Amino acid sequence: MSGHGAAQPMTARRSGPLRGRAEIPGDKSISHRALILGAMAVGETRITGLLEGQDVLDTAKAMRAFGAELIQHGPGDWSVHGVGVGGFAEPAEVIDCGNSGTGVRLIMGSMATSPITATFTGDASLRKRPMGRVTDPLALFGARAYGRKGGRLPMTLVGAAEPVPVHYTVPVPSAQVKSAVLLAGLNAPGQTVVVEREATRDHSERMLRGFGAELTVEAAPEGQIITLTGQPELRPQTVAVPRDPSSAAFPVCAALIVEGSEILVPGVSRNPTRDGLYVTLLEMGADIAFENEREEGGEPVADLRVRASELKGVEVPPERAPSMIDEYPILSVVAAFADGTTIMRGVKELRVKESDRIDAMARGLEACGVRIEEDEDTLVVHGRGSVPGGATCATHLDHRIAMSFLVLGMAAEAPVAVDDGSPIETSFPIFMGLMRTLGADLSDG
Ligand SMILES: O=C(O)C1=C[C@@H](OP(=O)(O)O)[C@@H](O)[C@H](O)C1
Ligand SMILES: C=C(OP(=O)(O)O)C(=O)O
Repeated sequence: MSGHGAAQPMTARRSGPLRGRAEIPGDKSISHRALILGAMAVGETRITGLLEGQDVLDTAKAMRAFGAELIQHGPGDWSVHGVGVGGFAEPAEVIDCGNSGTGVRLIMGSMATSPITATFTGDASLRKRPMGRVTDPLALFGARAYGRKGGRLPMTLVGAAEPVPVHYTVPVPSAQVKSAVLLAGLNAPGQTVVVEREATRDHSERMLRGFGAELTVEAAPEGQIITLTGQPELRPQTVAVPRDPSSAAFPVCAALIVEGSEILVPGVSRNPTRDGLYVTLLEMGADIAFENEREEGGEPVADLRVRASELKGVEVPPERAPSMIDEYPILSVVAAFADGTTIMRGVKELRVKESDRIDAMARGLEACGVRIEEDEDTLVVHGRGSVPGGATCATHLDHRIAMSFLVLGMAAEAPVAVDDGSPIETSFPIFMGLMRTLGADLSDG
């Protein structure tokens, strides 16, 4: 769990050129899914490259509470002995998902169609986030949720004893909602159909097929139609988790704005449902070469060679948001160092992440001397090629806000501090060490 210990202030100072190789840990989204599907398969799933960030460790603990056996053989190397679809045991303890929206929402989906009851909670950030977006569709399967006002954690979910399959159109672009419905559909007889108006990350679909579920995706005028046949016997798999493009974004963006930098970031996913940041950076004039394109762990990947670049402001279209939803905080930092205005539209989902990310970035950027404008669904950053810095930014238990402002400090004129860097542990535990080996001037305190 994060957010329960003492706050850890951290400071970034203007850094020399960043140089070297940045080996990024495993993808967080894929790591959660590998543990959950491993727990729902019959037999041993072997996972390599698992992200051992706190979010994923909390999901591992939850899978044990539901009866799966998990063994860690070495760093990132895990076995999950699953109990089969419908085989979850009733947990004897409250499931604490820490800081992780993905963890809690996917786990709720995975248990909602079993005749068991579980109570979920999380840290102060997760307890503010809306759960109705998953418990509404889970109710259609026959599950019942009892939570705090506004559908907040702590919340008890009573799984459906006689689940029925569901036809559901996801009302907000959300891979978590889509995935929760698909995972619930696993233990409902017949076909569960999810309609997605805007495509979101497709790791669940890829992995469900990999584990042997029957799943089809069809393009239709109303969006994509995903059809899952319920009650399969999932076959255990060997999952090689690819590196996380959302974590890679931090060294990549740091190298773009710290003068004289050149780094190599191997094996970054080029999955089109995750690569919106990279498309945007190229439009801004970023010098990024995609070398050695290949497939790893079922995902298209490339080695990224990134050199410091003169960047210009751009308009990021709303339809790109799902493919870069977690990357807007770091993009807004890069935009502050670009020449001209960057307009990010269609970003209101950022308001319900670990923090209200539009507000957190807007306040911190202003404190660092950057002019911004915002409304409910838009963030505008007026870039002037350089940033004064010299502020302490509040991170609100949000790892991406913490890392974004530390990257800003590496290129700003005066040092930039964050009030609490401890949430970085949730998704990118080696961030500080890795950035230092590249040449970043980062200190604790
Ligand atoms: O499915 C996932 O693994 C995720 C989906 C996204 O959330 P939403 O589904 O809320 O957009 C993203 O922000 C999160 O970091 C991971
Ligand atoms: C939004 C994020 O994660 P989650 O929703 O899983 O807490 C994120 O990692 O940026």
